[in-house]
Formats: sequence, structure tokens, C-alpha cells
Amino acid sequence: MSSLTEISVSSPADFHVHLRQGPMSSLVTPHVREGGFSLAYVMPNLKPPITTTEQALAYKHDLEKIDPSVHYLMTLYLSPELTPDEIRKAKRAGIVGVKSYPRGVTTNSDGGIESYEVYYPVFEAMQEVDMVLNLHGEVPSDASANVHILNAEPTFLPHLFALHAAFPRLRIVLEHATTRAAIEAVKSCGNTVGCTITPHHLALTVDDWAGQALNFCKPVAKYPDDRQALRQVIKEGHPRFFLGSDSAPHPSHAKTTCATDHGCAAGIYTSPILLPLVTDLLDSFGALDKVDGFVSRFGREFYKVEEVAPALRDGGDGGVVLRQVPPERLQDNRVPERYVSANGQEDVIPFWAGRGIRWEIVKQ
Ligand SMILES: O=C1C[C@@H](C(=O)O)NC(=O)N1
Repeated sequence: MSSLTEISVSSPADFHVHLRQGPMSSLVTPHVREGGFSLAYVMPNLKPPITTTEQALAYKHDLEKIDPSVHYLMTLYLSPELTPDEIRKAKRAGIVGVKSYPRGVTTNSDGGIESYEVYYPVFEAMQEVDMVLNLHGEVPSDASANVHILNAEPTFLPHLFALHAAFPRLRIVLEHATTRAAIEAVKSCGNTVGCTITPHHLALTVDDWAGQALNFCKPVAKYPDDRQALRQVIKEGHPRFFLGSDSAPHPSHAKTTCATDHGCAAGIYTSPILLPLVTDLLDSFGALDKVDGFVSRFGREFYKVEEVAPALRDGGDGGVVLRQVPPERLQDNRVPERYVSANGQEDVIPFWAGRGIRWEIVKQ
């Protein structure tokens, strides 16, 4: 625990967030700002997935209609429809990255990829125009090869090395890393390879999701030693490791009633509490002085995006100020039990529902 009771975070950026579509999007998109963030790197795993420039621009327009004060960076879903020409078009339209989902590993990944090599011409074009490749770093479970959700990430890492070797100038982000092996793998790569870390993976281990569907996400949280490696790399202030919340809202019934063949929906919802949550967690393991780098600077540097959203600029220095909540007020600073849409039809249970957070935003 630090003795600091107030900190300022220069320009918070969430480099991995799910903002959904329709009524759910109307409910969750304003939570980006509520959580202290002015930049959202938006995932494309909608139904149907965002595979073209037009779709991505229309989606961005929808998000801006809901909350124009956030800077949305858009991505495309890697699929056979994506050609080198579409990549060049996307780049001209300001689309920043392409997300790859191996088939079947997580929410809306049925159209995901089965081989990386077939996409080499696409990656070549991305390298040429300087777009970012975002990797969901798991391989599908395969009982015959002893691949399962606990070793799916380490088993994926040879793909990361192969892609980096084939395209050394292509910026690649290994998303939501959960293992010591992944941290070491990214560190061993060159400067074009970065890595996002979620707050929930800084908090949870296997014991916290086994039997507790609300804590179930993909990739699943791993062992205490893995969590320690995630915390350690943040404490080091390593500039290629930065925040991507993977905040992934699901209707509460999809989390709490596991009636489908696939079990409960995978995803943990953190957007509305994100900055206080991250600050609380980093404070808990002695990394309060690393909040600004992890949340603001490192990701922006990797992605080459500097500016803050206009609404924040107007507010003065653009920084978001957080204050420590004294123990006697902790009960008043509890995470809501659920968020419900205006028409009452959508509801989402957030991470740490009902629990007090030891930091609060006092200016943004
Ligand atoms: O990669 C992902 C996708 C996300 C979602 O719900 O979209 N949920 C997850 O837990 N992991």
C-alpha cells in the first residue's frame, strides 16, 4: 500500500473492450467514460462479426451517437473475407487493427480462424501499411492432443513466435495474457510485440472461477504464480505491457443460468468501474506509481495515439484524478449489484458487484 492518497492519470486508454450492439451497446457504451476512460479500442466480435471497412465505420458511427466524447479505435475480425486490398482500404479509413480469434475459443468465435499461414498475404499488407494484429492467444481445446483451457495459452505461443519471425515489422498485440509463459514470450520478442493485461486476471486465479460463473472468462485465470508474473511485469513498468480490460458484458441470465451446451457465457464486465478498479489492484501489489504508464502512456505509445478526447481537453489538463477512499467510507463506495438499461430489458452484473473499491474518481 502506498502513502499516496491522490493520483492523477494523464489520459486513460482501454486497449481492448467489447461494446456490443443494440440495446446492450446503449447500456454499456456510456460506461467507458463513467469508468474514467477517453479511448476505447473496440473489439469486432459482433453478430455478424465486423469484417469490412463499411461495417466498422457504421459501428463507429453508432458508438459515437451513444457517446461522442470517447475516441473509438476500430478493428476488423480476421476471416476469409479479409483481403490485402480491404486492409489498405481499412487503413485509409482510419481502422487501426485486425483481431484474430481461433475458431470456437470464446464468445462469437465460430467464424474464427483455423490456420495462420493462409492469412500471410493479409499480414504482409498489414505490415506494409502499419496496422496492428491483435491475437486472442489460445488454441482450441483438443482432448486427443491434451489441449484444454488451462494450457491453451502456452500451447498458442509458438504461433506468436512464428508470426513475429515472419513479420518482424508487424505490430502484434498478444491480448489478455494470463500466464508467466506468455509474459516471458512477449518480453523475448522485439519492440513490435506488445501485450494487454486485464484487471480481472490481476485479481483472480483458477480457484475463483471454478464453480463461480460470474468470474468465468476466456482465457480463464490461471495459477497464483501466473498472476504473480502479470503483477510483476506491471511493477517493472515494462512499456510493452498495458491495459486492455476485455470488459465483456453479457446479460445476467447468460452468466447465471448455464443451460447451453457451451455452459455459461465467457466474459467479465468492468467498464463502469475500470479506473478505480485498476488503481485499487495496482495499489494492492505496490504498483501505484505505475498506474499512469500502464493505463495511459504505454498503450498510447505502442499504438501511436497521443491525443485525448476533446471533452477531456476542455476540462483543463486532461488528467483524471483519483482519491483513496477512507476505510470508514468504503461501504459507500461499493460496486453496483447490476446495471440495468432504461427500458429494463438489459441487465449486466459487474465484476466485484457489491464490494467496496478503495479508490474513486474525483475529477475527469
Ligand atoms: O475473448 C473473449 C471474448 C469476450 C466476449 O464476451 O466477447 N469474453 C471473454 O471472456 N473473452
